[in-house]
Amino acid sequence: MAYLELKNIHKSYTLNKTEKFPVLKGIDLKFDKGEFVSILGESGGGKSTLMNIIGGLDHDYDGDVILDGVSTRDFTEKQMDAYRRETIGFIFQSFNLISHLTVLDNVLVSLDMTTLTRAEKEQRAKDLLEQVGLKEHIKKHPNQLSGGQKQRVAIARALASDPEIIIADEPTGALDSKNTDEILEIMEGIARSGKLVIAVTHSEEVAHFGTRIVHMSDGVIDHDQANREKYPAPTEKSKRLVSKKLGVAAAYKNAYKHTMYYFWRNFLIMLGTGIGIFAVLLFSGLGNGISAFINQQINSLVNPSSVTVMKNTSGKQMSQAEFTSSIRQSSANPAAMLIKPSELAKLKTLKNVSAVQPGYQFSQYTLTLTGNAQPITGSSLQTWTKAYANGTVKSGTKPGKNEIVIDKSQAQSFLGAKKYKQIIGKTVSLSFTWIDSKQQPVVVKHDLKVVGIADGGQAGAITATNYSTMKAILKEAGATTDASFVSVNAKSINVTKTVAKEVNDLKINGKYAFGAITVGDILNTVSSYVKLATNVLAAIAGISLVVSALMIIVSMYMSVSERTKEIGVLRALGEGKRDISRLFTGESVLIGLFSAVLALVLAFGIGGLANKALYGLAKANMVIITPGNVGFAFVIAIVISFLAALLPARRAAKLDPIESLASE
Ligand SMILES: Nc1ncnc2c1ncn2[C@@H]1O[C@H](COP(=O)(O)OP(=O)(O)OP(=O)(O)O)[C@@H](O)[C@H]1O
Repeated sequence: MAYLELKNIHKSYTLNKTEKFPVLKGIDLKFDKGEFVSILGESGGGKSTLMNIIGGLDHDYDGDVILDGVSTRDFTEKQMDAYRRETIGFIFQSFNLISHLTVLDNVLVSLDMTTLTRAEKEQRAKDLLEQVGLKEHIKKHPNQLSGGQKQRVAIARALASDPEIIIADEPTGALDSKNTDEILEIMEGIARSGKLVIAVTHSEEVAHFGTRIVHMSDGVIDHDQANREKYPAPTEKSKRLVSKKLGVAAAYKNAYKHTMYYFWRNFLIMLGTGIGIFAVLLFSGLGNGISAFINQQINSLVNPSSVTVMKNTSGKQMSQAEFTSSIRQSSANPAAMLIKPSELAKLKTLKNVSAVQPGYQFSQYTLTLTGNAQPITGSSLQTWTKAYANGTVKSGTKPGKNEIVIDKSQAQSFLGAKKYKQIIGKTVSLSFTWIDSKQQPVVVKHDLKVVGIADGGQAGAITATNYSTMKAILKEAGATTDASFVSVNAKSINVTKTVAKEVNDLKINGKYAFGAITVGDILNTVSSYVKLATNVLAAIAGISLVVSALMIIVSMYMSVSERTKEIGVLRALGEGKRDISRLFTGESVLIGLFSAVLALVLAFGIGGLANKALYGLAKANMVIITPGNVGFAFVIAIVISFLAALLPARRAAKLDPIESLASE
């Protein structure tokens, strides 16, 4: 039984979709191990077509190729990959080395598809390169070699996976006579070692070097003659290498090598993508920074364990948002917001409450400094409660009987930016309009001594008297003395939320009587606005990521075109479609990862500089990049780069190996 048998092979190319152009018209050939067969024939006679069929690159033919008694006719695509990987070694006229890989790595590409260990692969590659006389050149790239040297690398690569058949398509076509002789001798050595060598040639001289000459004409074999005895096939089965599919790690490693070889070209894409991710990171970091700053500001003004209680004017259970909006609308009807002493008493019965302090709040008032013609108006006059954090009063003391604390901004309006502290000890006249028990308007007016200056900053001016003073003033003016809000203190910060819930759930005469506002609620509202604003900015910055994705798509498509030949070579060596696809997705994901690193370096660098520059203004870091942001940068980079590579990678995987090899 012959080792390799071609049975009645017919092959036609289809032109213009309908017209058939027959090239092989019934080829029957038998080959044995130890033969060095030269195939001769006129140009265009179908020699390369036949070699592609034997080599497993072309499966679209009639007839059968039988290997060691096994028909390959019904092999699946994966079986054909394995056939090329295990059985066939290719040598091409134009060498087809992979230019971005070193000589050693070119040979290792084939060995990556074997079960050898890393060290064994390297050793085998070095041994093969030594056999073909290239020991000194293993670190060079193909463009640093002569033609003869290139063909030796190609031979070492073809032998690497220890295939039984070596197919050479005009292996000496591009070489001078000296190199031709040397390469032919190497090939003869391969046949002598018991392998089957089939070489296409135009040269009679080359043809006579082999053990047998087959001549093709007009799609059939018209001559088949032995030159000399074939070499004996090895009697005992030599230990063969075990081949396997290219692993994911090996595919990504190859992608890494290509990325690094063309690093500076890829760097531009990395920079573009990196800047996009950086912009998103910066805005997110800014959002974090501003939220943290506002948190800190509000917490320094408001006691976190205090709950502000106001009247629930609807009597129904309300969500926090509904309640907040009902308060906003309450200025139209202040009487509805008043809390009677009997209602106040109910709040005192709640379980986790340590203190209940009624308070007043007026939305319009005027302050006049004695001897100063210009009065000022304010929008929030309150009574002092435990809700104010310690340290709210920046200069002076908290308000006592007939005393008032005013805001720094107001003091500055009266006395100017420099001398504003001199307001302490001076008397101001406070006046506003309130209602009496019959809901008729009443003008309330009283002189008070300024004892402290508070600083509400961005959160709004703080102006406050104490509760009993305000109650007395109201009484004196004939206005109602019912509280307009109540400050309830939780027994500890941990139960603040529970207290708020108890307040919200409290029913008087079957109606929900109160609504609670905690610092947490205020912070949530403010933070949600800040988050919204920064997320919108981050999303706008995110648009640039779409541009980055397009950039990656374009560059990957270009890369596929540039590497078409390499794709053909890899397929000939036995790589499958998926391995080819990974070459491109792997490279793109690497670009993405580098971009994320670049973005983080930029974000921490520029964010750090911005923090330094702005620290003087706010005494807080304005850009805070969290571990979550860092994770986000990597995830988004990987997702974008992977998705962007899908189409180009698909196209690369679908390329026809024969056409790819034929590409220039
Ligand atoms: N993909 C293709 N589509 C259509 N025709 C093709 C295709 N590939 C090859 N042919 C034609 O098939 C014929 C045989 O081509 P092939 O390359 O096998 O010849 P060859 O004997 O190797 O030629 P040469 O010695 O010049 O390399 C040629 O006429 C060629 O034009």
